[in-house]
Amino acid sequence: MSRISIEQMRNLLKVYFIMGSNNCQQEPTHVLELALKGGITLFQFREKGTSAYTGDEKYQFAKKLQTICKENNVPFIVNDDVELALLLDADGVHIGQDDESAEMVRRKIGNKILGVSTHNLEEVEKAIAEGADYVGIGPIYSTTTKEDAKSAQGTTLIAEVRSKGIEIPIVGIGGITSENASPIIKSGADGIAVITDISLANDPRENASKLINSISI
Ligand SMILES: Cc1ncc(COP(=O)(O)OP(=O)(O)O)c(N)n1
Ligand SMILES: Cc1nc(C(=O)O)sc1CCOP(=O)(O)O
Ligand SMILES: [Mg+2]
Repeated sequence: MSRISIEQMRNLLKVYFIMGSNNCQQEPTHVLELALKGGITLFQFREKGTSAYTGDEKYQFAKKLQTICKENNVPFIVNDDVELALLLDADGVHIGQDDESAEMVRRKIGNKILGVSTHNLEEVEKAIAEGADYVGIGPIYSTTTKEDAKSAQGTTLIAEVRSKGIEIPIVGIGGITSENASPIIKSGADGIAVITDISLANDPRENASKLINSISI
């Protein structure tokens, strides 16, 4: 298996759903199934926070969600936990600036997808040099979902990266809904990453589908 191409990566990032057990009120497997029916293009398993599963329970939970993604041909990315990603033979890993270095993770995961969270141009350039397949830029809008999130930065960094001619696939994240998604794509991102707009929706399928429509500009 070779590294994912830039074009394939751009397509996967369109509507990137991120979820762990703490993000749902309904049964997480049901939420994921509905989100997939609504058309999400990529899924990230992000199991953290109070009462998050650990150890074998985390593995079994991840495995269930991975199986559902496989049945729907949507790649399964693991947040932070490189060892879990390797154990599951997941499709990729997402790491942030406080996690293991991108360079080290790239060495460990070979050609699997590698996503890196970035907050300024230097971090974007470093992530590219160390082998990122895409970067996450956020929070675009304010969010309460991530406890240690920085303040909202809007779309300025996305536009700055594109104005330098940098072609790395970009996904915007933080406080995104179908009502506020379109400026993110207009500024040069390839997609949007969301947690609560799908995970806590009355109808996750409908919200996923609205998100898809909102970026078809
Ligand atoms: C697509 C995407 N972008 C950003 C993040 C945040 O990663 P990080 O800063 O490492 O924070 P945690 O998610 O680990 O709390 C992400 N997970 N996905
Ligand atoms: C996981 C995460 N990372 C962020 C970043 O800025 O890097 S913001 C965020 C939370 C996104 O959740 P919601 O869609 O519910 O706002
Ligand atoms: Mg992280």
